[in-house]
Amino acid sequence: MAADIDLELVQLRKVYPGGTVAVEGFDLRVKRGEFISFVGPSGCGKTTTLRMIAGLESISSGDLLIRNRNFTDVPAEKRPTATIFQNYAIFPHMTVWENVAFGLRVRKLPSAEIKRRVDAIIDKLELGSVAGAKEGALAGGQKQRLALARGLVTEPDILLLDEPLGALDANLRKSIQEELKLLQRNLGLTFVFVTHAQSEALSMGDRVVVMNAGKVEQISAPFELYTRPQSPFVARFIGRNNIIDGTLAEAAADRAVIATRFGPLSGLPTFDRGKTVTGHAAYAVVPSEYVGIEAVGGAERQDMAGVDGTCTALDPVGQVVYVSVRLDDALEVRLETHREMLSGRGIAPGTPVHLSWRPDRVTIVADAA
Ligand SMILES: Nc1ncnc2c1ncn2[C@@H]1O[C@H](COP(=O)(O)OP(=O)(O)OP(=O)(O)O)[C@@H](O)[C@H]1O
Repeated sequence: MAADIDLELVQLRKVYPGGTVAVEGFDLRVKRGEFISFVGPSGCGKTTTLRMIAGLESISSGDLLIRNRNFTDVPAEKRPTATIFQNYAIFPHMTVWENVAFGLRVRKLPSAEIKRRVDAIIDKLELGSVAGAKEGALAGGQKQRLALARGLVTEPDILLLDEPLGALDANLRKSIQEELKLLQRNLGLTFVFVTHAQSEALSMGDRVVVMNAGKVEQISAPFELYTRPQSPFVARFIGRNNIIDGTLAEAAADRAVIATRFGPLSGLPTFDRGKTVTGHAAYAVVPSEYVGIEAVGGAERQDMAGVDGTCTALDPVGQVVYVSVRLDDALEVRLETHREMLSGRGIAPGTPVHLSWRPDRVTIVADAA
């Protein structure tokens, strides 16, 4: 294991006593100072994985290494991790200062050391003005910072955060996201952050782990994840993609072609070409943002790919207009355009339209063989 790897999961697996396989085959290496997000639908195993890292849930098989040491069977209190929960678990009868000091008192640190560390972290998280206040007097953002202070004061190698912003309203959530990311950068501390909100996972994470039904679907940097999904699940779960099904006709390293009922479509393949063979089901993933629209009959550009359909709805939201287009009985797609791109083009519900896109914006994905 390289010296700069803080956390390594090797074939991590969790089977609950009732027989539910919550997590399996989870491999991950997290670099020191990296912000890694886990995202996926409810029940996909994010929280179970986080709890296994924290030591709050036993590991059925596989290995957990932190800074090169195997912690698979080490109890929670002996792990160099701290966990922040969604409900913050703040003690309501204690002051902010006492809440922060609590974890150090439990560890029986000398009182001078406790004072030094608590004062420093309270200062760093700008909680000085409420140090003597109790939970009831704190605003949402202050509670969030208190929860962080309690975790950070123990000087963990890794901070684990389980939906820590879930209880906040949308505006506060946005500003705390920024604050949290900044704090993480300044501290250079490894964060593992669980969320079910894809936008949050993408905006916060240096890399994002997408989970589905206990398994890892993809681990990528946010832009890569957004533009180059590696599976049909990720293409549906992340971003705003249109997915056209077909069968694989051709696959080279940088270009694959699928046969669809709308004709051949090409794009960059992200599937394993060793496993997915010609004739296998495959999908063209076309991001809504990259689709252009015009009334049928205009000059079609040779360098663009495209399909014909019928406009079914225009849904303006400020300057952006979401356009729905029916391609056939089984498929309606959506695209995003700007109000001025549509004006004077005679596009309305019921009009035949031509949709076009650059082939290199398309990704070709396939189900695992
Ligand atoms: N203590 C438990 N005993 C038995 N099964 C459990 C237990 N906790 C979770 N599970 C099951 O394990 C699977 C994964 O659950 P987990 O809570 O890790 O998912 P999650 O992705 O964090 O979901 P959510 O976003 O809803 O918290 C689910 O099928 C869940 O029902």
